[in-house]
Amino acid sequence: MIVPILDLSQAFDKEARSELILQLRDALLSVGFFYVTNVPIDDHPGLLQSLTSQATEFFALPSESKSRLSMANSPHFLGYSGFASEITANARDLREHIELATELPAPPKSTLTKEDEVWRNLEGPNQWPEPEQIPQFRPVVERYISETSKFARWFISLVAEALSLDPSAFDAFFKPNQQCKMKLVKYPESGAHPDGVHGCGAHRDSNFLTYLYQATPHVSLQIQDRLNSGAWVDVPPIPDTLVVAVGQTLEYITKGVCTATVHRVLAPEPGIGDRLSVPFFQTIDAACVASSLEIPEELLRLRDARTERGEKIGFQFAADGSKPVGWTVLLNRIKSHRDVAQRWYPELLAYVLAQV
Ligand SMILES: O=C(O)CCC(=O)C(=O)O
Ligand SMILES: [Fe+2]
Repeated sequence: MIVPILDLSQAFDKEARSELILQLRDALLSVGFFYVTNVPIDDHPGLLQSLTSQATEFFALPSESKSRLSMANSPHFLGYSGFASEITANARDLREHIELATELPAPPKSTLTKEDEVWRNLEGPNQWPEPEQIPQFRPVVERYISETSKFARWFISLVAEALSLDPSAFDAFFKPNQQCKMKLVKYPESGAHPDGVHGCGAHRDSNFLTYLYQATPHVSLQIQDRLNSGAWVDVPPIPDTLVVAVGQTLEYITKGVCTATVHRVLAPEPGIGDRLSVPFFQTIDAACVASSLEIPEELLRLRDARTERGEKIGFQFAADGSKPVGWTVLLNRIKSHRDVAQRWYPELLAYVLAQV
C-alpha cells in the first residue's frame, strides 16, 4: 500500500487540477491516508517551525507548570495529559500531550447534569500556560488553529469535488465558528509503562479529517494495510508536508466510500530522541444528528468492490442517528480520558466502562 503525495498547488492550476482531484478520489477511497504538500497557508514551513519550537519549549517546562493545566480541570477535555494517562485500544499510550481547540466559551453549567445537553461541554476555553514562562505559545498556537481551520474548510470543497458531489455538499455539517482541535504530542524516547506498549495504540480517528504534522524525523507512524495482508506500513515524515487521515465521521457520512484507516505510533527506541507530532482534528458540528449524503452509484460500486481484511477497529459507540453526534464523541472522550470523566461525568464513566 502506497501512501500518495498530493501537491495542492495543482488546485490553482487549470490544467493540473483535474489530475489532483482524481488522485484525491483514489486516496480517499483506497488508502484513507495521504500526504499534502504546498499547503496553501502563508509561509506554512515557517509556521510549522514556530510550532515545533513552541512544542519543544512547552514540554521542557517544569512538570508542576504542566500539571497545573491538567485536563482533569476541564470538563471540555482540554489541557495537559501526563505521560501514559491516555488509553487507546485498552492500553496506556506512551506519550504526553496538551490538547487545545478553537477558543470558545463554556456552555452553561447546567448542561453538565442534563443528559440531553451534556455533549455541549465538548466546547469550552483552553488552558494556556503562563505567558511569562512561554510568551509565544498562545499566539503561535492560535495562529496555527486559525490558519489550519481556514485551510481545512477550503479542503472540504476539494473532497466534495473528488466524490462528484456539489462543492457545498458538506456545508450543513459545519457551523461558522466550528470547533477544531489539536494536540501537541511528545513521545519520549525512553518511555515505558507496565500497561503500555505503543506510543499510541491502533485506532481510527473519529473526526472528519485529520491533518498531522510530524515534527521530528522519526519513522514511527504506521497504517494497517487492510486490503492486503493486514501488514503495518510506515508513514515516514516528509519535510513541509501534512499527513491527512480520513476519520470515521467522513467515512460514515459518505456511507463507507471514504475509508478511515487504522493507524498506530511506535514508541521511539532509546537513543533516537523524543518524537514530536501535532495532529489537527477537523470536527463537525456536534449538534448534527448523524445523517449521510446521496452518494453517486459509481462510488458505491467502488466501495462494494473493495474487499477488506484485517481487524476493523470501529467506533465503540456508533452514531445511530438517535442522538446528536456530540453524544458519541463525548462517550469516546470518556473512554480515553477516565481521570477527566471520573471528575466531571462519573455516571457516564460507569456506563462506558460497563461496555468496554
Ligand atoms: O502522533 C502521530 O503521529 C499520530 C497520533 C494520532 O494518530 C492521534 O493522536 O490520533
Ligand atoms: Fe490518530
